[in-house]
Amino acid sequence: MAALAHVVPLTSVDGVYTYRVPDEMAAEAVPGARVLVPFGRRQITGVVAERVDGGTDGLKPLHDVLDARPALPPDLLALTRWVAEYYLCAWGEAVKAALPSGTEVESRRVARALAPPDAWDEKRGRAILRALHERNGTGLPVAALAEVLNRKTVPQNLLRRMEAAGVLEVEHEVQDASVTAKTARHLRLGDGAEDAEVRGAKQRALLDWLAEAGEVVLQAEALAATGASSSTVKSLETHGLVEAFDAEVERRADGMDVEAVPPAAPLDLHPAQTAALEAIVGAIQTARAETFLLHGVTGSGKTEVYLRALREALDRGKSAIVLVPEIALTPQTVRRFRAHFGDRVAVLHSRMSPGERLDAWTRIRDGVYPIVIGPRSAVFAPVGDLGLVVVDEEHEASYKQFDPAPRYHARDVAVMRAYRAGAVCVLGSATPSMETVANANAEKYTRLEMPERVPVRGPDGTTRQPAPLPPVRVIDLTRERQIRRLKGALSHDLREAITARLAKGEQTILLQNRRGYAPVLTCDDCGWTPACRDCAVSLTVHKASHNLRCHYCGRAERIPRPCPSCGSPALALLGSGTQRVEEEIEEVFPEARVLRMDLDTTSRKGAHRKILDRFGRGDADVLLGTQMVAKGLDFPRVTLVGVVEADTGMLLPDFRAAERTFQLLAQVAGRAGRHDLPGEVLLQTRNPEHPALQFALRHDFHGFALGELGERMALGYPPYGRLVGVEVKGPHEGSTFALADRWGAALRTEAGRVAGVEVLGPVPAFVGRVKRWWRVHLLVKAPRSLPASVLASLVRTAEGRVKTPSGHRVNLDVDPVGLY
Ligand SMILES: Nc1ncnc2c1ncn2[C@@H]1O[C@H](COP(=O)(O)OP(=O)(O)OP(=O)(O)O)[C@@H](O)[C@H]1O
Ligand SMILES: [Zn+2]
Repeated sequence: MAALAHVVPLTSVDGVYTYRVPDEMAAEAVPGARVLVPFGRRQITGVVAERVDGGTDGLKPLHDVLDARPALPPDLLALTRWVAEYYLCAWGEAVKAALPSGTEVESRRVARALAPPDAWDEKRGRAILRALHERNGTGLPVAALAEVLNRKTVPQNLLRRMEAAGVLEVEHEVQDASVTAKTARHLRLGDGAEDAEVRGAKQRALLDWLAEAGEVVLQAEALAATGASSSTVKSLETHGLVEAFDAEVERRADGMDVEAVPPAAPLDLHPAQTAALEAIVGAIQTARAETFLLHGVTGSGKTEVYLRALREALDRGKSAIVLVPEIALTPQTVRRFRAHFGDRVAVLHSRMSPGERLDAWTRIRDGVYPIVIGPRSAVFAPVGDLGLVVVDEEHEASYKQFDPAPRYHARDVAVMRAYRAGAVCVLGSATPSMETVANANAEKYTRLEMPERVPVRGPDGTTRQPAPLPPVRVIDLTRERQIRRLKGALSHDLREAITARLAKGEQTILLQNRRGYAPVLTCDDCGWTPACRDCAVSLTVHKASHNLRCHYCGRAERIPRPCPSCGSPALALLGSGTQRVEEEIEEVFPEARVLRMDLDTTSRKGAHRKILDRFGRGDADVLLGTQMVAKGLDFPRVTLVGVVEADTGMLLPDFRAAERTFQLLAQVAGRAGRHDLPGEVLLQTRNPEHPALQFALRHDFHGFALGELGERMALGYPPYGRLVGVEVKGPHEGSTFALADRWGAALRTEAGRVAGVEVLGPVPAFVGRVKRWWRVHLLVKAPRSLPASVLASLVRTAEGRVKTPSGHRVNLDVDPVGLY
């Protein structure tokens, strides 16, 4: 009998593999520790799942233990296993999601010369030896040798012969990403003369972006934001327009954006807050794993309740996790938590470098920060002795991960994590998801309601009364166009309302949930419209960067003129994106100071914060943007909210379209009149009768939910049904559909054995081609009463019967959210 370890490899290969534990590693190779193991011809990172005793016959030894203290505490290791089983992915994929990116150790084969170049009498071998000599000491990764020889593949045979002859050696070398991630390519504007040399739309986009950034930026970030490639950088570099250089990645001491925030004292709670807090505290005190739905209208003071509950948990020596949608990680939110808990709060966000993330993660694990606030992935933060998990804006779709697997829903993982830890979970929202409402209706979750806004000073200045929810007016755009001959995007009434705010020095938030200048460019004569070469969507006109862009893959192209199809000069722009609305506001209100907030103005680190800071200081009159402006903002001087087009998204073929529309409208409406100044909301729409809009207009969540839940029940959709999405992707239309058909057949065979399970599809995805991948969908639908595990094993069985041809991919998505 010897010591053995069951190891979860950190790959998409499912399963647990057993290795021998050498004596010198016995003390450290405990469950949760990262280890280096031989895996096929590679050496990869894994995590020890379990230690057992047994025979060592044919077992390979662990190569190394990478942690003196286990990377994953036992509770998280167990949680990842649940995630893998529920979300139908490999355990290793779930473990990877729980570890900070960059903790993975890769090994690669590196070659070193042992003899001079002329020791080999054939051309290719000599070239290899020469290249190795240039890099002596460090050696050269074998993969890079292909490039040396200008070939597609590495000549493995030649290498073996050279190794056998003793002129070179090839060794496995371990690379720790957490160490190597420290330097990276940076860019800044060069001082070459502009414009003349700039040809492509991508070059221009990159230059514009760098000009706006006005500082040194990570190349990767700049390329991701503009769709430019490293060859774009190279050609700009030759013209002296851009400088590229390697530099150390800025890494703050504690991985966080520390800013001194003056401490705040707790407020006197109003009665509804007190009642909610007492229920939550009661559960924390008795360490009762209870899940609460904190349903409070916008501005009802939910955050104040979270703060007090967190304090209770901390006072009992417990730690806590607060999940917020990425978009809500605004300086405002973070400051409120910092004001109460100072440097006991760790803030995680997606813009952290791998090094920063690793630092923060290590310190959280070491117990430095008892409170962690962050987006989706923070649900896996390695805090010990968990007492409370808060999920703010629990209805947000961004809690669901799309790619890569695990396609988990952070809210549901949060509920599960809290439950397993005996901790309290609070799901807060003004517009809870139908899933959560159904769970509250079924009394699985305890419902806490705060139906009124926080009291403010009344007109006499002394008595306090709840600030009313703002009155909402609907403007029928179809009528406006007919009767008032409306040309632009802003109706007469909306213009008047903005004028009134400008006169009073009050602020306006405008929502237009579509970025770019115009969504459609079309030829008036032949009807031609530009489409992406790689995706089945049309290209959006971007005026700021003078190009057409694909919002799916980022491809940028020059705006054609004349029409490439018929030569007519009559190219028209249809519809408005944020850029076009901005232009209209600037035309109509030349004196107004406008800030635009969308993906294009916030792609830089810190940009989002800067915009909101300026608006908060009163340096702007109008904040215009996509859904980013709809959520979580609390500015006392905002008295007008205008929705330019309430219809975007309303009519999408998705069973959640109405729910999403209602949520967006109710949330954005909730930004107006939150304090002493009364607010007003104007919704412009072409579908004034749509129920989502009608209920939002009356601030009637319960009315909306009642109708919506009725429909879901009738159709067997969530929350009354279970769904598993199967996305089949491939390089050719025919082969992709053929694979989807085989999946359909396998799923139907399995579904035939279980009552109530239905298989829908295959059908082309809503966007049938993205980045050259054809996409076909199937949907497995089952009644809620069927246990999730039964549905999971049904899909797994079908999966085992269909072979995925090379170059194709199949993604399983449990509880899918939205169209993709
Ligand atoms: N008890 C209280 N006394 C005075 N002011 C309060 C109290 N509770 C909250 N506030 C203030 O009222 C405003 C709204 O509260 P908060 O932002 O917590 O609401 P919310 O429910 O989280 O809002 P939303 O869901 O719209 O984002 C904030 O400015 C907050 O500081
Ligand atoms: Zn595209």
